[in-house]
Amino acid sequence: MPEEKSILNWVSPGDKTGEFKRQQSVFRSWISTAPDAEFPPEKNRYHLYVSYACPWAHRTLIVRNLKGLQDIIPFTSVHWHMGSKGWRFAEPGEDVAGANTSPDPVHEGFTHLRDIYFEQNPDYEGRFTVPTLYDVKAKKIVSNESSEIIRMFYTAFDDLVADEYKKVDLFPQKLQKDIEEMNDWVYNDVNNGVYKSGFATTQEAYEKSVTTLFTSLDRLESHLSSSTTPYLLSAPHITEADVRLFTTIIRFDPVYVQHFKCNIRDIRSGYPHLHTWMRHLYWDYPAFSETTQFEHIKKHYTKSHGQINQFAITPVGPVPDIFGKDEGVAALGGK
Ligand SMILES: N[C@@H](CCC(=O)N[C@@H](CS)C(=O)NCC(=O)O)C(=O)O
Repeated sequence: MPEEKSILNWVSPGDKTGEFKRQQSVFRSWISTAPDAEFPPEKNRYHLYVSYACPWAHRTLIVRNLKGLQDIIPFTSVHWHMGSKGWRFAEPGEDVAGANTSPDPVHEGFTHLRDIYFEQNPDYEGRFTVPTLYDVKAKKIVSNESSEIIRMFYTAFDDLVADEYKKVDLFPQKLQKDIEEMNDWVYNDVNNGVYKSGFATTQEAYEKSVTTLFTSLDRLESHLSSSTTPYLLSAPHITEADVRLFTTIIRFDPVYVQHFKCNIRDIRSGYPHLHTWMRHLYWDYPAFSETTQFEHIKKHYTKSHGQINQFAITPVGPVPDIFGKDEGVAALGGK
C-alpha cells in the first residue's frame, strides 16, 4: 500500500498543518419503532461490533448495559491490535482478555472488521471504524456513529426491556440543551482533543490542542466542584454527558498522559473532582467497570501506533490503572 494511502497515517502526509482531522461516519441509519422503519427493534437482530480499547465504542457498551440491552443486542470486541488492514477479530482458540473477544460469530471466515464494510460495498473507501451496529437479518450496517447509536439505545428497544430499564433516561428533556452545549466543547476539546494532541505532527498543532484540552479539563473540574450531585450536570442520575466524558477520562492516566503527551497534569493528582466523579461511576456502576478493559486500552494504543511508539513497548505504569474509590495518590506511599 503506498504510504499516503495507509490507514495508519493519522495525519495525511500532504497536510502541512500537522493536524489530525477526524472523518465523518458514513453509515447513519436509525433503528426505529415507526411503522415503516427499515430497521425495527427486534431481539437478536442487531450485532454490535466494538473494540474495548476505543472510547467511542465504549460509549455504546456502557449504554447497552445501562439500558438493560445485554440479552437483546449481542456484541463482539475485536482484538486490541490494529494493523495495516485495520481491526481484526480474534482467531479461533486465541486467548484475548475480556468477554466476547471471539472470531466474528455472524460471518464465518471474516477475519477483519473491514470485511463487513466490503460486504456492503466492495468499493467502500471510508474508514473501518468501531462501533459498527449491524443488522444480521438484512446484512446491512445500520450505523457506525457512536453518538447516534447510543441515542437509538435510549428508547428504540423500550418495549422489549423491563420497566426498571425503560425508566433510565440518559437524555432527559429538561437537560437536553445543557447536554448538547456541553457535548459540543467536550467533543472537540477533550474526547477528540486527546487524539488531536497525540496525532499532531507539528509542535504548533500539538501545543494548540494540548493547551485547549487542559483549559477544558479545568472547566470540567470547576463544573464538577459546583455540582450538587455526583454527576456532571447536577442531575440526580447519570446522563449522556457523564457517559461521553467517562470514556476519555478513564483512559487518561493509563494512556493519554504518556502516549498522547497530554501531560500538563494527570487526573489522579491534578483533578480531584474529576477523579472522584470517575471512580464513583466506575466502582458503583457495573455498566462502567464491566465494560472497561485496561489491557485492551493500554496495548491497543501503545502497540498499534508505530509512528508514535516505534518499538511498541507498553509502559508498565501508572500503577494502579485506577485507584479504589476511597484511595488517592497517598495509597502509593506518598503523603
Ligand atoms: N465518529 C466515530 C469515530 C469512531 C472511531 O474513530 N473509532 C476508531 C477507534 S477509537 C476506529 O475504529 N478507527 C479505525 C480507523 O479510523 O481506521 C464514532 O464516534 O463512532
